[in-house]
Amino acid sequence: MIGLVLAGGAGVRMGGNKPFQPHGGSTLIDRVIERLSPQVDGVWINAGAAGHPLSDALSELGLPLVYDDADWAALGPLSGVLSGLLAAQAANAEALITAPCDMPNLPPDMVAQLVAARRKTGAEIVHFRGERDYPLCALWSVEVVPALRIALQTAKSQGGLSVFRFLQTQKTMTISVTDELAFLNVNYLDKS
Ligand SMILES: Nc1nc2c(ncn2[C@@H]2O[C@H](COP(=O)(O)OP(=O)(O)OP(=O)(O)O)[C@@H](O)[C@H]2O)c(=O)[nH]1
Repeated sequence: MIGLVLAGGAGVRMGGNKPFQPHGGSTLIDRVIERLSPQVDGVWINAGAAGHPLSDALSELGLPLVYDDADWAALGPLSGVLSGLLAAQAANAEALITAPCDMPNLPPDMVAQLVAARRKTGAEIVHFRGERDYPLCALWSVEVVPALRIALQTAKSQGGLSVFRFLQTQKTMTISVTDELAFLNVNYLDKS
């Protein structure tokens, strides 16, 4: 199974440099990669569309980069999910794990839980839910590619596609979160 770290957003609330914000003696994205790596066969990074301001810095991580096609770029996190799914499909994978670049404390058994839930229920999308929803800590079957393509195409005129809106149209299942802190995300600069 491949894990895709979603790092293709603008990161406006963090001044555009979200993945490389210092965190726990490291950076946010390094922490996410550290958490995800032992759980998957390989980690890929979604760097948004070619020419994203951070693409050079992201390429220095030494992991395969997945770029968004101009046709579905900058429509929100699902732009990156579609790019990852197409790359996974090209690699003959049946599914893809995603994690956002701003969740440095992901659970060590996140992927195991997602895979077990998919095996048990056959859901095309599995994600976590606790006090909040964590739709990007998820497993996506490549079967959702056609629907996601159409949804992104349709959302172009609206400037973006809401993850929640898309999930409402799909066969999803949620896993209950017991440790909410593991899904803490960092969106603002630490000014302390
Ligand atoms: N490829 C791609 N990824 C995105 C896009 N928007 C957000 N993401 C990624 O999706 C995840 C959640 O993003 P958000 O926190 O909603 O947005 P952000 O760009 O990181 O931050 P803000 O600009 O401050 O909202 C992050 O890992 C982002 O890198 C997009 O338009 N394209």
